[in-house]
Amino acid sequence: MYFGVITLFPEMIDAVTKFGVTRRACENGLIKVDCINPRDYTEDKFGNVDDKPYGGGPGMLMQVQPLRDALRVARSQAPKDTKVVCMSPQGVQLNHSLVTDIHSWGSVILIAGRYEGIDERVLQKEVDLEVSVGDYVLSGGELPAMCIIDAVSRMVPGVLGNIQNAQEDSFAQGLLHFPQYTRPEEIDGMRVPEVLMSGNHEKIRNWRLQQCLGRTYERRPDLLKNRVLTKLERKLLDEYLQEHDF
Ligand SMILES: Nc1nonc1C(=O)N[C@@H]1CC[C@H](O)C1
Repeated sequence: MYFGVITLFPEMIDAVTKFGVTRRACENGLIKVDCINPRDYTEDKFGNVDDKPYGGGPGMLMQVQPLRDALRVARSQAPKDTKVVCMSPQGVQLNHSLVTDIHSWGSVILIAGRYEGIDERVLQKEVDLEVSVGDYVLSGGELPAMCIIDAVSRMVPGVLGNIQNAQEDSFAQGLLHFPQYTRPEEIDGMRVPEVLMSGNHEKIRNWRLQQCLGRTYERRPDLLKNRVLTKLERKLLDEYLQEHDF
């Protein structure tokens, strides 16, 4: 999987290329992350890449020319016809389905804006999709871009120790994840649920599924709205709701 990142702060992207499973993925050649800095391509003699918004208003905007030329370089380094995604609060909400789609592309160029955003003409001419990580405003698109790099990389075979992890990730099943415990069995008067130490794999599987269903019902009922429950799932959820006085 290829990621091209257009960013004024390439050193920020070290957070995914120099740590954890994504670092190992880079070292193993499973993913490649290139950073292209618009400041290296500005024609402004003072090195500026931003200017005031027409029509007035607070802050500055990133100008077309440095972004356009940085994108040209990014496209030349990326596989042919690589799609361009701009991180923006005006974008479609990032979710498991969109992460899966981006993974299926095999490559993506991510624009991480700064200041108040970027000139609309870049969006119109160069960008295939605007993507948002949530309904709030950040200081830059780098953290959102790294969310995409991390989430998409986890889907690349070999990046995670056991492919099952990606498939078991919460949203891969369309449900929230079950609660997890590790040693010791008891601490501060809190015990690990007995079922998890029973060695009965079917009971453990059903308990975990029940917890997924119950948690999703309590915290993200929207995820259950279009889900057709199996007979077992319906039974487990009904039990959970009774036990929790719903
Ligand atoms: N929420 C978000 N999801 O993706 N990106 C954002 C976001 O707030 N971006 C900032 C807006 C102006 C600045 O350029 C960067």
